[in-house]
Amino acid sequence: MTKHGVVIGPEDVAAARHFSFPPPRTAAGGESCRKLAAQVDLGPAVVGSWLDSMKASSPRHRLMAPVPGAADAEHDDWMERHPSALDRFDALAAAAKGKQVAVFLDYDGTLSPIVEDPDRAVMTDEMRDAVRGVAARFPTAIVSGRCRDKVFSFVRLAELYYAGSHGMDIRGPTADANHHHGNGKAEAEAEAVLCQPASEFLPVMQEVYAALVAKVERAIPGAKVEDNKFCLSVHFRCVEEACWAALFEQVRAVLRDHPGLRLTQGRKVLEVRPMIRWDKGKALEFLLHALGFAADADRDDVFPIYVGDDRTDEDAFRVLRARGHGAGILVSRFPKDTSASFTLRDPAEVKEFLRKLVGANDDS
Ligand SMILES: O=P(O)(O)OC[C@H]1O[C@H](O[C@H]2O[C@H](CO)[C@@H](O)[C@H](O)[C@H]2O)[C@H](O)[C@@H](O)[C@@H]1O
Repeated sequence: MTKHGVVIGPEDVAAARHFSFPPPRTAAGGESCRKLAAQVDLGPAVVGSWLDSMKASSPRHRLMAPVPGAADAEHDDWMERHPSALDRFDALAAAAKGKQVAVFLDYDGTLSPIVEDPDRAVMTDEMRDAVRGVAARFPTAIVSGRCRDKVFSFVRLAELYYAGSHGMDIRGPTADANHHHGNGKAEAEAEAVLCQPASEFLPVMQEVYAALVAKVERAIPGAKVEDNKFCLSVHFRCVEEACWAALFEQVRAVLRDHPGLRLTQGRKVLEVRPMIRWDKGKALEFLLHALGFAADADRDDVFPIYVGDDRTDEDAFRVLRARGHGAGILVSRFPKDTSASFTLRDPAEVKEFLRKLVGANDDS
């Protein structure tokens, strides 16, 4: 059994739901949100800082520069510190030469563009081909906040490793499991699960999911609660900004009864997670270990490449930075604080990068 707040290492190893989306927006949304907000009493400073952060998440447009040209200068400076992985591809390939490359890919915003309806964030066939090509040459994993089954239903490549629920549900390639039938298949499936450090939280996550659907999804127009098994996503991309404070406060009100859970934030989404020391960085270390590339910082014959677009991917970028080898690649066209070394602008550039990786391997 795992315990709250305990570091869980590899030695502790032990369905997506579908919704109608988006719910109709009502003209009375703002008024009902104010009433909801009045029912919970949070300090204005707490709400204010979360709201600022919610507003800053997932900018669609470059913010207006206070001084003409300042935004360009800021962007140029950022690009100098985090150059394009395409522009620097040759240097990157030279650094990886002779080493075992392993590839880790986030899903939303990395392999598929951000869209309003999370159930429609499909991956193109071209991107699937690019990922398939990479996986045929290097150990490859998808590391996602999504529940593992859901992300698998989008990617549909059995030869990959999948780390769903922000790394709290890790499974190895299932190509062999698919050849089993009956009980043998169930056993093979069970064997393929490598790590579920938050399994004891499953009942509480289901309870909180039901509460969030009742108090947030049904109460706030446009809100959507997604069951990601070991974590829950409360989407506010389709919620009017006037209702964001009410949404946040309702989420906090639900969490007040569950001190073992914590709240984090992604792109126009609040995420409820078990309070354990496990994140995409730990998942990356676990996978490196499972692949036989011990997560030993001295080991420099392995070259992990991690590509992601979200705050949650920063934990993995930090692991790579601390190891001092490999490459963290942030997908963003806007300057952001990041521990990644390189950048790519969008999923189209990610696809180009993956294809180049395949080409470079075949040429060498
Ligand atoms: O770790 P990831 O694979 O990037 O998953 C993080 C969250 O991604 C999804 O939400 C985001 O993408 C949606 C579809 O483009 C978008 O509508 C939403 O606003 C984004 O936050 C997913 O739905 C979440 O469950 C994941 O946690």
